Amino acid sequence: MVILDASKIVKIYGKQSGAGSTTALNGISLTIHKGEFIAIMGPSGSGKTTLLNVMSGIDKPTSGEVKISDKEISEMAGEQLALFRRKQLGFVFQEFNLLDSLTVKENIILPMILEKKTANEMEQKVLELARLFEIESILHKYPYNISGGQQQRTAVSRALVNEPSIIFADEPTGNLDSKSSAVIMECFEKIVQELSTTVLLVTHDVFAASYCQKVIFIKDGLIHSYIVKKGSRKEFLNQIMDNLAVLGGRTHDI
Ligand SMILES: Nc1ncnc2c1ncn2[C@@H]1O[C@H](COP(=O)(O)OP(=O)(O)OP(=O)(O)O)[C@@H](O)[C@H]1O
Repeated sequence: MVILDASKIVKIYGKQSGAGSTTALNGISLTIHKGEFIAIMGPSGSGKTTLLNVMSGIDKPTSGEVKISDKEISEMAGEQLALFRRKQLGFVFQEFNLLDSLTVKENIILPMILEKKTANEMEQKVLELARLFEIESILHKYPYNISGGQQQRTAVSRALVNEPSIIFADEPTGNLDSKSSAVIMECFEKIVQELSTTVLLVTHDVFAASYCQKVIFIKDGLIHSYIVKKGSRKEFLNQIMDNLAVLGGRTHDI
């Protein structure tokens, strides 16, 4: 089942042409199916974050269209887009983006309050996710009293509460040490395998990308190539390194 269909996406920042304009995406087409676990990699400035932002409705393409669950989001604006994003999409960011004045539990519950879920539904969902991600013992703590890895597991739980069609993650391991990065990537692996969630992440982190099933490499605003995991994670990691070396440009890990 197709979850996301992006067709001929062009994104030009600044004026449409000439000096002062930057073509960040040059006509990218991409189809994502339910349950896929995909990383987008590429040199600095190749258009990764722009692609994620356009596909998730954070930004509008200059031309081309993005459909999620058959709804054209590139045409949506205002309240309609906000509602669609809240119901259908989950977001995880490098900086965790938790509210410091709320406990872990309240942070996770927040999107469900906006959806007017019952107290019982909210309680059940929080406990289910807290168990899955092993954060039951910190539900009553505040974000500044827990580790970065625990904050990111809270953010992943929050992204999942409304059972989104797809989770977008921009550098989800960017602020984590290698041990916490492994735990977060195992969390994503778990939700793909156990809940059939679809996860798309942008990363410079070869180790994080090696957990995914597919890595798409972009360069100069176009898809350059992609690889699919066939053997072990370690073999896939080496394959990713080889592809990045071919891609050239400045990445943060090679
Ligand atoms: N708001 C903006 N206004 C103008 N140009 C922008 C804007 N955002 C990004 N760009 C340019 O668009 C191109 C693609 O940027 P983007 O951030 O998508 O790349 P990236 O692959 O995510 O880079 P990085 O790995 O360094 O985060 C770059 O040349 C960048 O300078």
